[in-house]
Order: sequence, then C-alpha cells, then structure tokens
Amino acid sequence: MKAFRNYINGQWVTTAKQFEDRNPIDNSLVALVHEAGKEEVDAAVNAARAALNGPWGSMTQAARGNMLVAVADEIRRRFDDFLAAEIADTGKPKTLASRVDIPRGGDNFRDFADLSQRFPTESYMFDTPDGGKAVNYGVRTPRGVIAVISPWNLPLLLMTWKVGPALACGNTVVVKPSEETPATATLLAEVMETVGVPPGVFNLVHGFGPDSAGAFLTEHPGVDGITFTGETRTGEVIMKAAARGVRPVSLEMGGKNAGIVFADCDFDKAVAGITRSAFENTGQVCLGTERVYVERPIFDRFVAALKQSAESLKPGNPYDDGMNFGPLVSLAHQRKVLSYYEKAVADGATVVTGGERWALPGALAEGAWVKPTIWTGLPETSAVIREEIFGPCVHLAPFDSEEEAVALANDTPYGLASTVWTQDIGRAHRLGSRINVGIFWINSWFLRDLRTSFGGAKQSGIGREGGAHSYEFYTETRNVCVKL
Ligand SMILES: NC(=O)c1ccc[n+]([C@@H]2O[C@H](COP(=O)([O-])OP(=O)(O)OC[C@H]3O[C@@H](n4cnc5c(N)ncnc54)[C@H](O)[C@@H]3O)[C@@H](O)[C@H]2O)c1
Ligand SMILES: O=C/C=C/C=C(\O)C(=O)O
Repeated sequence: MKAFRNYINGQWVTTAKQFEDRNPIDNSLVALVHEAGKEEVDAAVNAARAALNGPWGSMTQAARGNMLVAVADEIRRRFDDFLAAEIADTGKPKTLASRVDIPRGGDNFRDFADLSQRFPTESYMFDTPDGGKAVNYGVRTPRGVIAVISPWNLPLLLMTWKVGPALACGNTVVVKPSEETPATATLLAEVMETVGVPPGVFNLVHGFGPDSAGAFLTEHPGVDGITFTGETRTGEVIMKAAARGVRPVSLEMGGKNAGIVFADCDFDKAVAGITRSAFENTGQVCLGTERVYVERPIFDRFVAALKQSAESLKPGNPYDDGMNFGPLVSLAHQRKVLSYYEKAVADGATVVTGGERWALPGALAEGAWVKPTIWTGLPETSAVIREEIFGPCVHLAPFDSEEEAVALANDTPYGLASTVWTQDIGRAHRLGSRINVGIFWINSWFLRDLRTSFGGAKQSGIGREGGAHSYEFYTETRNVCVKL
C-alpha cells in the first residue's frame, strides 16, 4: 500500500497515526497518509524559520528565481505522475487535469519567479520644513514563515498558487493540503528534494483541520502569515487563530456566483460558457455559477439548450476518451450535495434534468457520482439559492431588466465571481462596475492571467492575490527616509 509522508526540513517523516486517502471514482483506497501532530508541525515551523534565516534568506533573488523555474521544469518532466496522482485523488477527467490543473502547477512557479524580478518599490522626494530635501524609498522584505492551507477541488493548482509567489518573494512555507487530496502535495515535496531546494524552505504536513495539523499550524506562534483557500466558515476560524499574535491573513473563500445571460448574447457561446461554469470539475470550482439569470425572451430556449448540454456530459473512467464528467470528491460530499437535491424539491423546484445520484455500472457503483442538475421555479429565499452547494447544479430564473439582474446578482452574502453574456459592450462594462465581486468575466469564464488581482468581496474573502497583489501579501514594506 502506498504511503504519503510528511516532508519536514528535507526529511520524510512518518507518524504512528494514519488516515485513508480514497478514490471517489469507486471508493478504492489510494494510500495511507501519515497525519502530522503538534510535534511535527512544530518541527516544520522551526525548520522554515531556520531556512529563512539561513540558505533561502541569503540567496540572491535571481538564484531563488532559477530554482523555482527548475521546480516548474521538474513538474513538467513528471507531468504524468502528477496527472495520475490528481486523478486518483479527485476522479477528475484526464482531459481537464491535463489542460488546467497540472500546467498551472508549473506556471504558478514559472510566472512568479519571473514577476518577482520585476516588482517595483516606491520612492518620493519631498521638501522638508527646514527648506531642505529628503528622499523616501521602500524596501521589501519577505514576510517570513507562511502557512499555506489549501482545499481539495483544484489541489495542485490552488496550493502552488500560494507556494509559488510565497517562495518567489523569499519566504519559507509550511503547507497543509486538504486531507481529501494529499497526493500532488507529496509529489511536489519530491520535486523540491530533486531540484535541491534547501531543507526547511518547503515543508509539508498532512492532516485535518480542527484538533489536527491545520489548527496546529494556524495557531502556531512561529507563523508570520496565513494564506487560506476554502470554505468561509473555516476562514472565520482561521482568522480567529490569526488574531493571536496579530498575524495577517489572505482568505480566498466560498461563493454563490451569478451568471447573467441577456437576450442579445451569442446564444451558443453562452450555453457553452454556462455549461462550463456550472458543470466543469463537477461544479466544484469556487468561481462556478450555481445561479443563472436569463432575460425572459430567451428563457425557455436557454433552459432547453442547457438541459441538452447537461445531458450530453459523460461520466466514466477518467482516462476514457470522451469522458468529461467526474464524481464528487468524496462520499461525504456526495451526501451533502444530494441533501440539497432533496431540499430543492421540497422547496418547490422543477427538476429540468438530474436531481439524483448517478447509478453507474461495475466498480463505479461505489463512487461519489451525482447527475448534473438544473432547476427552475425556486424562490430566491430558498437555501438552494442562498448557500454554496459546490456541486454540478444550477438554478435558472428569468429577469426583465438590467436593473433587476444587478439586484439579483448582488443579493448574496458572497462576492467572488460573476459571468455575463451579452453583445452590448456598454451594458457589459456597466455591470462590471455594479456587481459586487472580485472577479467579473464578460462573455467568458475562468480565463486567467496570473498578473491580475484574484479574490473575493464580502464573505468570499479578504485581500487579493495575483501579480503585484501577491507581492503585497508575501512581503513587508519598510519606508526608509533619508535627509539630504
Ligand atoms: N475563493 C477561492 O479562490 C476558492 C478556491 C477554491 C475553493 N474555494 C472554496 O473552498 C471550499 C471547498 O474546499 P474545502 O471543502 O476543502 O474547504 P475547507 O474549508 O473544508 O478546507 C480547506 C482546508 O482547510 C483545512 N481546515 C479545515 N478546518 C480547519 C481549521 N479549523 N484550522 C485550520 N485548517 C482547517 C482543511 O483541512 C483544508 O486543508 C468551497 O467553499 C470553495 O468555494 C475557494
Ligand atoms: O476553485 C477555485 C478556483 C480558483 C482559481 C484560482 O485560484 C486561480 O486560477 O488562480
């Protein structure tokens, strides 16, 4: 049986306590994972501190950048290993993981190695009260030891989205991946070892949240900053932990994102776009749309077209050609999503398609499958419309005016992302300035340029990462004032 170990100070560390990592395709066992306790987390944080004050801190920016490019190259060289590991942990289609997850795992190192060479600092000359002059300039230093807590939906992509810039800015990290998806994080530790990243720069601890590695890490006084992606409720707990010692947090959290489709849209592109935003990665994308508002003249036609599109999705073995719809991440998550499927019916929804578990033949019968689901007819007050489900399901409702569409989209405690489909470019931009989200797509969805800001408004997050915004979080600014 495969075992996933912790990686602390350049050493592979086993523990007495292990938990199971299961494949949601058929619930088969992938590996046993060695759970880190307080002692291991403490060793990891201390190793990160020593590396910060030692080899990593004294390395030139260019040498660090070259090392991170080597990490990206090694991920590319081991592409098939990463692909197999991500598929075993999540069941996602090979076509998706090979197009999105694994390439971005490399890009998150390559792009930030490059960007970090170019980040500017400010400087101001000013007149002093004595009639002379002084100059101010900014100095950036690494923030220190960064705790990275990541989720299971895009495991490698979302973990490296934080590890790449954190290391590029000269920090050291202790990473706690999701207990559901420990595999690619373990492979990344192997890559760090192969490339010769100094011990203590990248540390990996496995485990859960409460009373486990996640809580031990975020509560550890030796951590200087915490970057987290996951559920809003977990973010609240982490923010409390961070308050002790006044440590900064970057929180990327849940959403209940609206899609808005106007009657003047390019119809086929809008159907294809909403199909992706609702069902890609089996709806387990924080940026996905679980509420779609469609302008009334095309409402019935749009519902019919999306139904046809949803019904053409193909579950099965992730390696099969044509398979494009995976299971949910776990049987526990399947139970949660199915509870919303039941709730929708109880709240009076019309089930346009799906609404149930997907019974598949053979070994797949044991997996965490549910059908892609479309509802209409729910009141906006239903929990199905208010709460993030994180499954392949979407509610469609008609609207009659731009004003109404904006109000509906904004009527949520979340504010992560939105996608609007229209050929009226003026209207598209107007909505871009009125919908209260961190990320707004026009005639597109999940198109990513790593230099742009990424994060959520309202309960979807605090802070932004990406490009210069990552630089802001992963460095501390000092102003130096010189009297001339
Ligand atoms: N905004 C974004 O960029 C973004 C991206 C992806 C996912 N998400 C969100 O993530 C959620 C899905 O991921 P999830 O179910 O893994 O989230 P989660 O909050 O359950 O877990 C995320 C991570 O936090 C850890 N954790 C849990 N409790 C903890 C605690 N008390 N202290 C420290 N660590 C703790 C978990 O072990 C895991 O590693 C969804 O809500 C989704 O919207 C947001
Ligand atoms: O599920 C959420 C997806 C988040 C994507 C990113 O953080 C990214 O593309 O950098």
